[in-house]
Amino acid sequence: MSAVLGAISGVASLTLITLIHLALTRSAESPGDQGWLPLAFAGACFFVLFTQVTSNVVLVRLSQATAARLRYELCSKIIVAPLPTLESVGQYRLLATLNNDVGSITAALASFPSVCANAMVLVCGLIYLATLSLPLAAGTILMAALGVAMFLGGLRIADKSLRQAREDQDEVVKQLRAMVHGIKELKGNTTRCLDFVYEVLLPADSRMRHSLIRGQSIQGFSHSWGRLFLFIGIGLLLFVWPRLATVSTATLTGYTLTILYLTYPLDGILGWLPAYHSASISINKIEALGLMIDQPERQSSAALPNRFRSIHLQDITYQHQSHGELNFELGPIDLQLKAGEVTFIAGGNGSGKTTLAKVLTGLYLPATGSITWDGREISDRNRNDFRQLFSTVFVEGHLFDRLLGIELQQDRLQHWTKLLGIEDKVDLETGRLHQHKLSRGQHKRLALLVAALDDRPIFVFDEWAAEQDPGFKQTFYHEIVPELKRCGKTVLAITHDDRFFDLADQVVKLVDGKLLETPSENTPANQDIRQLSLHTETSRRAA
Ligand SMILES: Nc1ncnc2c1ncn2[C@@H]1O[C@H](COP(=O)(O)OP(=O)(O)OP(=O)(O)O)[C@@H](O)[C@H]1O
Repeated sequence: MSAVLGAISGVASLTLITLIHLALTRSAESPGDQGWLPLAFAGACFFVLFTQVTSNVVLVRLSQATAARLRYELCSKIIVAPLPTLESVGQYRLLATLNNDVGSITAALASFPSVCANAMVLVCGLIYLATLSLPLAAGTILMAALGVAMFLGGLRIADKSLRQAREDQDEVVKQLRAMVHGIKELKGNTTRCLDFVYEVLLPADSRMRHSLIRGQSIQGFSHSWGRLFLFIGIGLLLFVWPRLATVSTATLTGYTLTILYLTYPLDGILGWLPAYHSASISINKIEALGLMIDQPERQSSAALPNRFRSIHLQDITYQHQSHGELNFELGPIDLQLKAGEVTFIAGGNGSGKTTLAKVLTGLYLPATGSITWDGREISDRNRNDFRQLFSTVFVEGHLFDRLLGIELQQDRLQHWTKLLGIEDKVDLETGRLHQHKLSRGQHKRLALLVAALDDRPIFVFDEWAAEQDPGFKQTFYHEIVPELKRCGKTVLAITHDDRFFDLADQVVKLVDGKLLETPSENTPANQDIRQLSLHTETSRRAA
């Protein structure tokens, strides 16, 4: 509709020019007698305005709807894609595509009506030329076609550089994100900051700049070269045609002026082609990303599982790959979680605790082995349902600024904000979380509040207490964990706080991805760990 309206507005513009021409002729022949021309002129003006405005409004709606749909489709794919796939694609690529690629498609669409109007003016102008002289019109079309072909050839040559520039842009976005996230580290160390700017950021930016300069220079050159063909046509018309045939000065002038006039719409169309070209690069990029992350997982049924008896991990292994190479292997792991029990996972840095928690919560798919939930094996069919069993607080967890998917219960909200000492960080009426200027410890307390209000059967805490002050550590281990246990919740906590190990029903230790021991409640190994931690706690207090 927008294209048709744009084309109609092109015809209406030509009508305006014809009316102006008529008015000038008539005023020369019979001054003061314009007849119906003023009325027709006003009507044509209104028609041009109407078609242009309508065409633009239709197109703005279309381009914005297209951008919104692209963003929505990408977001949906991202949400249902497996976590390891998203981790390997990288946040910076996702953001570059969501921001820049969708933007360049919208920009190309936005100037489409003027392209249609220009195309219509061009067609009408060529028809008019044909009425003056058919062979000349054919010659003009030939020259214009040659010009456009030159331009398209140039675009093809520029294509490689422009695609490379788009790839380089991913790296620039990655480094800009690194700069924003690492601003504290850069401010505090001038050498590091200079190194980052001159060795990392500027080289990445300069690679993108050079690819862009190369691509856009070729585009600019081919644009000018393509345009030149029209002037070559005019030159032939002025200097060669009069030698070959007798031609009146009036026809020659009319012809030349029309061709000159047509260079503007032709320019408009040629000028739009680079935008179209970069939109097509963006479409490829979106498709490539879509393909990379297009492994949708089955989504959950609406009902949340509110109970479970046990979860059993049997011979579970998981592998972290990096650039096709094995980075880390977890397992084989055998572990059982029982309803209402508290399990602590201990182990050195990089021993695989978080990886195990992600496998256990269904975020990572095990490479081998099986997870059973009350006797049912977890598969693609029920994995998303299984995930709904967990309230999690991971180390790198994100806090949304409001309570999402949680029905606000004032008494529970007040109870937990008081227990966590964050009454001033939550709007008790709306449940909005005040995230400004939160300390790391407060950030984690808010995350725990969200998990507690989520109220799933199993709570997973990844080194939650690590950033809490000693007093609040005690609150966590002696009040929060026992309260959750009293409410029948299962708690799985990754922790280095061995002095609290005696509070757990089960302590498992990971070393290089392997379970050192998987003791049940009363096994000697578990008692040893408890005695060890009791001893540590007694010595600490005595000291
Ligand atoms: N997304 C990933 N891609 C590749 N390797 C990873 C990824 N995540 C973790 N690893 C690697 O897996 C190993 C285990 O990491 P994990 O985070 O599970 O350890 P952790 O025991 O929780 O450590 P910490 O106590 O330091 O938090 C590490 O060597 C880490 O480099």
